[in-house]
Amino acid sequence: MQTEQVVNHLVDWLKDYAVKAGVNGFVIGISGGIDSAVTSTLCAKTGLDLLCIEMPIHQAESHVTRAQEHISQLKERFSNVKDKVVNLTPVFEEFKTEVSLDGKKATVDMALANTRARLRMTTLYYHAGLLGLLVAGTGNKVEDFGVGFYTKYGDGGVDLSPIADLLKSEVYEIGEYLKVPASIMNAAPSDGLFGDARSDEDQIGASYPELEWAMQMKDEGKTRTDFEGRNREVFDIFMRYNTSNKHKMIAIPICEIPSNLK
Ligand SMILES: NC(=O)c1ccc[n+]([C@@H]2O[C@H](COP(=O)([O-])OP(=O)(O)OC[C@H]3O[C@@H](n4cnc5c(N)ncnc54)[C@H](O)[C@@H]3O)[C@@H](O)[C@H]2O)c1
Ligand SMILES: Nc1ncnc2c1ncn2[C@@H]1O[C@H](COP(=O)(O)O)[C@@H](O)[C@H]1O
Ligand SMILES: O=P(O)(O)OP(=O)(O)O
Repeated sequence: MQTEQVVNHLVDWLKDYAVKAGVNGFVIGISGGIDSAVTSTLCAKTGLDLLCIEMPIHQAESHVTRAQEHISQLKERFSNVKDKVVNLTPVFEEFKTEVSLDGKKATVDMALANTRARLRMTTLYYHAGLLGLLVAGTGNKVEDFGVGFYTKYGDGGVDLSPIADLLKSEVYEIGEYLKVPASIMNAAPSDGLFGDARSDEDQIGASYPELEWAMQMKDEGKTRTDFEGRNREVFDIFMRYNTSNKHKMIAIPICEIPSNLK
């Protein structure tokens, strides 16, 4: 990858879009992970306003520390960066008192995990509306178009998606170039939605390099019978997620009314 040129292209694309949209800049959630670190640095490099928001919900200490470290160094490097902490833990706890928590524990936990992501989306759009900003998305190509590993209308609910055409390994390459803190470069990717230390790999059963490989194999028209052992296992995992989350990758279905009925 021609990293410097790709970075310039991304920054120009962000700036051009925001200027044409007539907004002041961007708002983004900072988690302490690589995707939000890279995306926020790209937004900062546009010179437009950038509001970085930390939104803890029973957050692991290590995530909070990394997010703070990232925001501090970004503010030192770019005068257009501001930050805010919105503690969503009490909001989340209050929400839980108003809805039914009956059901299989794993199902309830998953619905609540996705609720965390949607509370963050609501917070980002509040600030976007208040300050004339666009919500910058942090999904990469493997998450968004490979396994669909994001919350629909949660972290998937954004205005523009600068790194969605980049594989996770390419996001790391850009992170290195943009001088993202080592603590973030070395952290295991995690959605941090369950209040424990589980990583994306723990949840999915395959690592991002493995998923990237499977995505490339699918694009080359390969099928499971082309592989055996761990490769077949990974390919099956990828295809399972890709198929069941297809609804997140395409436009929502609309029921068309036949013209003879109108
Ligand atoms: N970047 C990350 O690492 C990240 C961020 C957030 C969430 N996650 C993970 O992503 C996963 C999200 O869970 P999820 O996908 O079950 O929840 P989701 O809410 O994103 O998607 C499920 C919802 O989609 C709708 N739906 C399901 N099938 C559909 C279909 N065929 N057509 C139209 N709509 C349909 C339903 O409303 C369903 O509740 C979790 O495992 C979570 O941990 C990862
Ligand atoms: N604790 C958080 N504070 C702010 N923004 C967050 C937080 N956790 C997640 N986010 C945002 O959501 C996306 C996706 O998160 P994953 O950690 O990959 O699930 C992340 O890039 C942040 O923008
Ligand atoms: O979206 P982020 O920034 O939380 O990155 P990761 O998913 O790699 O933790």
